[in-house]
Amino acid sequence: MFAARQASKSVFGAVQRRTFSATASNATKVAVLGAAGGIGQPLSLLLKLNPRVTELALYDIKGAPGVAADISHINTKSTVKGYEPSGAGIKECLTGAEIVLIPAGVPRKPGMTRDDLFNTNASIVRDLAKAAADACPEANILVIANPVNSTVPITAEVFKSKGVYNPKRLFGVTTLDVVRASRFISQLKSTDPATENITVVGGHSGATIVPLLSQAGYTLEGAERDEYIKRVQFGGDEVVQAKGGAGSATLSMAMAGARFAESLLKAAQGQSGVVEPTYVDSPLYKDQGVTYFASQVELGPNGVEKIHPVGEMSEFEQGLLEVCLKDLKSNIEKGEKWVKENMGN
Ligand SMILES: NC(=O)C1=CN([C@@H]2O[C@H](COP(=O)(O)OP(=O)(O)OC[C@H]3O[C@@H](n4cnc5c(N)ncnc54)[C@H](O)[C@@H]3O)[C@@H](O)[C@H]2O)C=CC1
Ligand SMILES: O=C([O-])CC(=O)C(=O)O
Repeated sequence: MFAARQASKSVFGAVQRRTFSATASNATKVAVLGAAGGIGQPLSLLLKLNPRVTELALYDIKGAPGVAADISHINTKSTVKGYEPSGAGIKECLTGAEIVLIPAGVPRKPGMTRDDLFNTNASIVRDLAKAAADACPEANILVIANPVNSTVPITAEVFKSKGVYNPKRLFGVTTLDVVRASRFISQLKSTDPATENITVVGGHSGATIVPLLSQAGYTLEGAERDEYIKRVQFGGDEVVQAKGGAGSATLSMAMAGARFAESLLKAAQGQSGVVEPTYVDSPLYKDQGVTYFASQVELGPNGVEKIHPVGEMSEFEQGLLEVCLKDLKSNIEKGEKWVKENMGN
């Protein structure tokens, strides 16, 4: 009863607009890599509260068994196990996983761009992608580690090198941009944030984040418009500065990651019409050399079901998109070039 009620209500409120009749009876293993970190811990907590998850596998280079022991006392049915590099390690953590979330990697400090994380996080994501390609090649891979614009192409190249790449199963998590865009417009318009769902397209850094307010029927002008766009594009910086060197968004990101995982699970368990914005291998701007792009994506049992076109845009939004595509292309090429030269063994 508890599970059925939770499943139809959704932890994330109005985001889930359709009713859902399936129960959480399917066995579903979800793995979190980087589970002891700022995002990893609250994300694991939210997944433990999700009745669709039956097995939670938590991996980190340090601290995951402690996080797992703590979370495992929560009185929901799923089992929880923590893994470290020694012992059973990452292979056992990943084997049988249907969803793998990757928040492993260093966060920004004030003054840094997401691209400044590239040198450290590229190799972390590459190595975790290799482990996933070996242990659970058919899992849905959800990349959170920044710079997402580049770490997703890196993951794709690793899967391709092992002959197991399925573009329908690889997602850059850009949900936080939509969460922010929706919250910030609700503050300006005094609306209920739970009823806002602003489409955000492009990628996940600065000018590559393109909110399409016009599609929600909103028109902002002048300074108000510029401030709104800047706040959505640089919402991450707002948190980085407020945390003063102690990291970047963790709690709101955990919510966004859990929302995306929940949407994938709902779609996998048979619900139709589940649409989330996400950064995927996309045909939309391939003719301009932009091979990955975030737009509204319908999810299904096989992962990506349908990539929706970007749709109508104002002239101003069209201008934002042009800047986005230029940056995105170079972020993608950087990731692909690096991983081809640094594939390792
Ligand atoms: N996609 C998005 O919207 C967002 C992405 N991020 C990104 O998420 C990443 C993580 O952020 P936080 O959790 O705040 O950082 P954190 O430093 O608090 O946690 C990262 C965790 O990853 C672990 N780790 C490092 N290397 C590992 C490896 N090889 N295998 C397994 N675990 C490993 C660390 O031990 C640590 O526990 C950062 O790159 C950050 O920029 C942050 C917010 C939003
Ligand atoms: O800003 C950062 O570095 C973390 C992030 O991606 C976000 O909060 O959107």
